[in-house]
Amino acid sequence: MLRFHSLRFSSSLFAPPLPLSPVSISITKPTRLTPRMASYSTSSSSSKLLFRQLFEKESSTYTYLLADASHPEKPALLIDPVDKTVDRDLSLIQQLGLKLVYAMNTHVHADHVTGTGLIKSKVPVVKSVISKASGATADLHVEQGDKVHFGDLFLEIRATPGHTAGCITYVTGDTPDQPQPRMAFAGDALLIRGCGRTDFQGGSSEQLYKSVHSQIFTLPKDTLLYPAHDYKGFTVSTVGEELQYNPRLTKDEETFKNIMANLSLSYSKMIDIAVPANMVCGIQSKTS
Ligand SMILES: N[C@@H](CCC(=O)N[C@@H](CSS)C(=O)NCC(=O)O)C(=O)O
Ligand SMILES: [Fe+2]
Repeated sequence: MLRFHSLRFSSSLFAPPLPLSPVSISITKPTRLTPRMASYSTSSSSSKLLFRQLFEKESSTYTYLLADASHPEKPALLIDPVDKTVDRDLSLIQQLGLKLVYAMNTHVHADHVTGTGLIKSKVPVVKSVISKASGATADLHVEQGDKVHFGDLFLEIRATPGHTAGCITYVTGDTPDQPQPRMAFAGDALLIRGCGRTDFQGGSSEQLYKSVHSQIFTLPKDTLLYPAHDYKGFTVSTVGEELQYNPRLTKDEETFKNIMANLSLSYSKMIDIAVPANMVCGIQSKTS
């Protein structure tokens, strides 16, 4: 049985090599799947996902905490942390006895500053993760098909550009020993009964339509959909629900493009501060 209990980086993208850690975390490229697949039947059958959905009310942002609670070291990751709620999130992680290993972003946010930089200042072992296509600085860059492992669990990367050019969706593993039903963290690509705007940051309604239909709507219908924002009080949806009820993405492509061209949303208040900060994964100075 093959088990991975050290950081492994299978691409030169991840230079320079990081120091070995006793925690079972890694990122693998699609071409490196075979050894891990050999261990599916036995390595992870006792893995247990710990999951929390957290909210930042000023920007209506969801942050997600995931951990392998069955692993002795309880490796954990945060998706889309916000600078304003870093202390709350780190305190929760400490109370739950987790070891935070990754602070990941779905994209370069325009409406708030990511908490990634502050987290790294406070917990230096944490590695920031964002897509290569985002053009942002981070410890690790991922792309379509990569897998981010934490303990015996993993998230698969699906490229879902359109809201921004570098948007990605993180999807829980597709093997029987991974959490079922699957969970998709879609950032702003797909919101509950909506989707991310496409009028700035290299947005493209044509690209977003293709991304959602090819990368998200092809997931099993019971896949749980967790967005980066909600402005109406929703917390979670499913692929099946959005396939049936999403008022934008159930339309044909021309109608969708027309809807997106006429949203008339106000310019994001924070964009001039948030985008430059998020291009370097947030505030990097040591604060404590
Ligand atoms: N009023 C807020 C921004 C609201 C907004 O534009 N949200 C974005 C996601 S954050 S980049 C969006 O894509 N919304 C789509 C929609 O249909 O609401 C601010 O000033 O920042
Ligand atoms: Fe966004």
